[in-house]
Amino acid sequence: MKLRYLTAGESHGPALTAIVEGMPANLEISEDDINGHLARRQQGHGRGGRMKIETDRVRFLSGVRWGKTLGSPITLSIENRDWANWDKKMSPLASDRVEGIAVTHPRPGHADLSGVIKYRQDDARNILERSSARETAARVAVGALCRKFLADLGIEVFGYVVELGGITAGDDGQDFRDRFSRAEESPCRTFDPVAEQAMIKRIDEAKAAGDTLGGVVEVVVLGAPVGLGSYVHWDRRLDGRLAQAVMSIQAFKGVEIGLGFEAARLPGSRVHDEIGYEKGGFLRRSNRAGGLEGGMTNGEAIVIRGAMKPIPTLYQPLQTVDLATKEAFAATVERSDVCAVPAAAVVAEAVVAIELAEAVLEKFGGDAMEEVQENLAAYLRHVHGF
Ligand SMILES: Cc1cc2nc3c(=O)[nH]c(=O)nc-3n(C[C@H](O)[C@H](O)[C@H](O)COP(=O)(O)O)c2cc1C
Ligand SMILES: C=C(O[C@@H]1CC(C(=O)O)=C[C@@H](OP(=O)(O)O)[C@H]1O)C(=O)O
Repeated sequence: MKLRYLTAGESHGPALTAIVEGMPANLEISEDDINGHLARRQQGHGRGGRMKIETDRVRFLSGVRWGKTLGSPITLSIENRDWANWDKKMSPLASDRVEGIAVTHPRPGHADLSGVIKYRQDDARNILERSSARETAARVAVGALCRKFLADLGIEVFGYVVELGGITAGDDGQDFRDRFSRAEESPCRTFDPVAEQAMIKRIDEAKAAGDTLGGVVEVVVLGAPVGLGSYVHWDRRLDGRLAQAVMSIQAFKGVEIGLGFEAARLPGSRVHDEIGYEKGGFLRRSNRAGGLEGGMTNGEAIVIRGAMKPIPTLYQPLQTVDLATKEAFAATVERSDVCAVPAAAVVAEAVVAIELAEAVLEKFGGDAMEEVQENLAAYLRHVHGF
């Protein structure tokens, strides 16, 4: 069974759409299961004016009946409320064309310049509408569906902010669930209240200076069984697939699993996780590998981090060049976030959940949830007796 999905939609078009194919029948799901995560993605200190306009809500257009999936493609739709202000400017009709609104001063750090050259456009709006991270609302909707699928199999996924604008959350020694429940209450989606205050201040300072900030998010998966993914071929390695998923989030420039780059600086004796056997099961004395060895889950918590660069649109714009005249100009200022790292933690959860759901279906796939659950239970009996 292959789980696959597509998203479509421009930032100021009428709606975002996602089609998910390969989700088994009989998964209990409601629009509210998804709306909660859409709301989480809209939050966070440092978000711009757009989030005051939108109240993201999903509609199922196919694949769900009376609270359960049918096994057929699931279509998820999220309306763009802002479209009401853009209907002519984003109209598909040639006769609606509005003159004098082209975006011609490409923003350093965004897709604008490479996009206009590649797609032969003279208006960077034709690039920025789709390159916008508005698209992440659709991925969070798909991710919420996958999270529900995983939760029904005893697998949990959550994320939080570990660094923002150079301020690091202190290692509190708390367990992951504890961190998560604190982060859920935090405007910076971090578990460390001291760091949170400093982060808020730094975002406010950046805003006042017309500048922007990035940061680092961490996603944790609990309950994943040993043996998802495989070492037998490069594109089946789950570490690589998770890294690609996280790196594909707009503005993400680095991914680490477990110790990540730190592992390169330490001797093997301080990197690898010793193996033990207790109460009829294998276990690890530490989890520096972040739950992945040989491209497979090893039964420990999966821990993956992603680094987000600062938002490209600056209210004190950087220098650029006009697309037509080639004269020097300040870059276009689109209404923009100052910092979206807390929102990006929710997006990172979603893309990890999607990848995990895919790996689970590859190993335990069935046409109905009951079949997947039976396959997983049989495998877990094998694991526990090994
Ligand atoms: C949740 C989220 C919100 C974002 N908001 C903005 C924004 O308001 N303004 C902006 O210029 N970039 C924003 N970005 C980043 C750009 O979409 C991204 O930098 C751009 O698409 C170029 O891709 P790249 O940075 O991966 O090269 C946001 C990214 C995320 C994940
Ligand atoms: C709309 C969202 O984020 C947007 C991401 C984004 C970008 O360039 O990535 C630019 C801004 O869009 P707008 O031009 O409408 O203000 C953000 O608000 C969202 O997260 O839902």
